[in-house]
Amino acid sequence: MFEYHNSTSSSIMSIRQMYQNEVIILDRGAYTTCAVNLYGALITSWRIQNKEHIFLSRQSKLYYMSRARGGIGVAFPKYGKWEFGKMHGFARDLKWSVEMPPKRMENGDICAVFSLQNDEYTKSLWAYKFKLLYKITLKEMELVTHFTVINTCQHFTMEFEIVQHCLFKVSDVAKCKVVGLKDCSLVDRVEACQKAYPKEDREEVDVLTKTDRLYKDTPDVIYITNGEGEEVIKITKSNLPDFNLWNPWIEQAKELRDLGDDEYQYFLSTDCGVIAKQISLGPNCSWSSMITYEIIEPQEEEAIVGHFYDYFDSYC
Ligand SMILES: O=P(O)(O)OC[C@H]1O[C@H](O)[C@H](O)[C@@H](O)[C@@H]1O
Repeated sequence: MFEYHNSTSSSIMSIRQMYQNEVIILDRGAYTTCAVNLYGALITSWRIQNKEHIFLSRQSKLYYMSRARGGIGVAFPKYGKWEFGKMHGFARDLKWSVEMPPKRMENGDICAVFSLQNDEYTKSLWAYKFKLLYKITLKEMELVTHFTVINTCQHFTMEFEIVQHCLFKVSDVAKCKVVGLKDCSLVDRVEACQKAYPKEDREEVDVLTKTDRLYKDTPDVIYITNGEGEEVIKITKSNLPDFNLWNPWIEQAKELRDLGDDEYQYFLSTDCGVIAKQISLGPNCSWSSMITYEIIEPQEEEAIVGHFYDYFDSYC
């Protein structure tokens, strides 16, 4: 699992050294950073000026084959229950390679590329030959991710699903609203056992109970408002039509061993991907997608004006 080496001072590599070897840090300066754990290429942290935007449960274990509760992760080649393997596929269980270590671009952004290829283990679950490239770019207020899937089989078409699931850190999930899903058809996995509804009729979708909803053919821009006076998260995606919204709420949180009982309040899980209809990729062909997460801070001027009216009202 890990490479141990002998040294004069210590016969084994310390946990700290091991951890450092598995985590790649993109550091843009000004305390704007992104940490990627090579196990699952899981983004465990995204900080802008030292403010964390990604939820990671305090119960998470970040080692080989141990799935973390939180972060921004990859589900491939299957999302959800899988007859051939574990839920959400194998990509989040395996150690990814560093294709390009973090590099500063001319505009100051930091970019790194990770990859995953078929091996004996993946072939035991899924027969195809593939290469998955995952490019992560850290900007001043944005995190941009690109997937490229290459079918390296000479003769066979492969079918797959791919999803980026992201657990945003929020101060209170009950105050969050998701905007942009109105009129999208959906499957509600909580109510009435996967009941399909014709369409979402709300402009603003809230999360006030256990939520597990798959929205199909969603627009490329979706907003999450993170409570009054707090930042807005803007998600811009391309080639990823489906959007899943999940929060386990009180009862399911108690059942999840890798989540503290009270932690459900502090995240909102948004998954962007191709779920409803599988991607069919011919031999030697490639497919790609992109997601940009942008944090929009509340406008300073609005805050000042808001305070002014509070002050004004109290005197009228
Ligand atoms: O527990 P996990 O395998 O990480 O899955 C966590 C959740 O992922 C998605 O959001 C699914 O829609 C949920 O049904 C599932 O419970």
